[in-house]
Amino acid sequence: MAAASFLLSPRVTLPLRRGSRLLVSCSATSSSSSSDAAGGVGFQGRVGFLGLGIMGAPMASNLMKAGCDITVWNRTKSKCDPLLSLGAKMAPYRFESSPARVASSCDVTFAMLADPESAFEVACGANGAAEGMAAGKGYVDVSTVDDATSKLIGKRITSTGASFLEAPVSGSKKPAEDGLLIFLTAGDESLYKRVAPLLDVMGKSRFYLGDVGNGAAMKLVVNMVMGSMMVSFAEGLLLSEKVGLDPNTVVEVISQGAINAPMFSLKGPSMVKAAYPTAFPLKHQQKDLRLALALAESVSQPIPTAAAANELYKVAKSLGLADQDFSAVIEALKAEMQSSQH
Ligand SMILES: NC(=O)C1=CN([C@@H]2O[C@H](COP(=O)(O)OP(=O)(O)OC[C@H]3O[C@@H](n4cnc5c(N)ncnc54)[C@H](OP(=O)(O)O)[C@@H]3O)[C@@H](O)[C@H]2O)C=CC1
Ligand SMILES: O=CCCC(=O)O
Repeated sequence: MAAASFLLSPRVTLPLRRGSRLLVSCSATSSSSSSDAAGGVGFQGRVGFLGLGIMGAPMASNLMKAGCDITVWNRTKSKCDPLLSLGAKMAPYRFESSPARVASSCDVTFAMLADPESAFEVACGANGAAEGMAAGKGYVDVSTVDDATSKLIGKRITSTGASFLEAPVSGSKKPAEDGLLIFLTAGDESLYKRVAPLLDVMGKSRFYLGDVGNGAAMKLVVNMVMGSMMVSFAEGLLLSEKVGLDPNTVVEVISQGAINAPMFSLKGPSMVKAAYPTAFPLKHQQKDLRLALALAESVSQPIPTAAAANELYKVAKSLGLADQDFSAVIEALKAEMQSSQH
């Protein structure tokens, strides 16, 4: 893993305000931005979108609203309906749709799938996107997967002559709806530049991190920190209650100090009420911790806090909380508290 290269040469755009971006740091790559390109959002061609879950649906919808020509596919067909009513297409009209058919009818295809298994299946399986790829086309995988899976997908896609970019995102349901995601890209740099106008519709900033695998690794590091932070926060809320403090006041105190994080202010009040409306499913947070642990193992790096947090998310899954928001991990702590009292 070429850690030094991505530490030294991030290519980052930060928002001045929506639709206006400042290039703060350039690598040796071109500094052209979306506004240089002609037409609409600055991308000409047909865009495919595979995977219309919590994240994929608003991302594709923002591309539609920006005037892009979008063709969608989702395993559960009914999830295409809201996009179709906005004017998206299913490809091709006479046949059963598939990732391969979307890819063959589009210039660039995005994929936002649940996990490494589904990302691989949709890209490389039977009727997968790779079957519809060819020279001149691009595949952008925005799912959160491990670096090995991303490299396998990249290898299969590029074997067709097409280009590959991994581009997992930081930011959850609301940033996806608001077009404020952070893209962690790596892979083919020309494809990165080509799709930059599309990334700018869906996001507020983008990092180009070099070789395939670096984007996946960056995403796993960030989500490893986030998963542990959430467990620590949950412990604090429960401990405060146990010693007679108001956990709402804990949320307020934290929000004013150095450990303030939007996540705490956003999720804290509902956690106190034991409500976990799903933005980031708990099963995906546990998947990311599992993948981060494997990443750490591959370089013999101890991550004991993340390992302990992972155990708690596993308990939460076994309690039936997999599809709740990941903040529901607090329920696993409550369950452990109860069982230790008996
Ligand atoms: N939610 C969040 O806050 C964030 C999520 N992520 C990451 O983005 C990715 C998507 O997350 P999110 O949208 O929340 O997840 P969802 O669970 O809402 O959506 C998952 C998508 O993957 C599809 N899928 C799952 N298994 C298969 C399969 N075997 N074959 C084909 N398609 C499959 C689902 O199809 P179907 O509808 O048929 O089930 C659905 O379109 C994950 O990797 C997640 O870790 C990244 C940043 C934030
Ligand atoms: O992968 C999910 C990330 C959620 C977030 O960044 O808020």
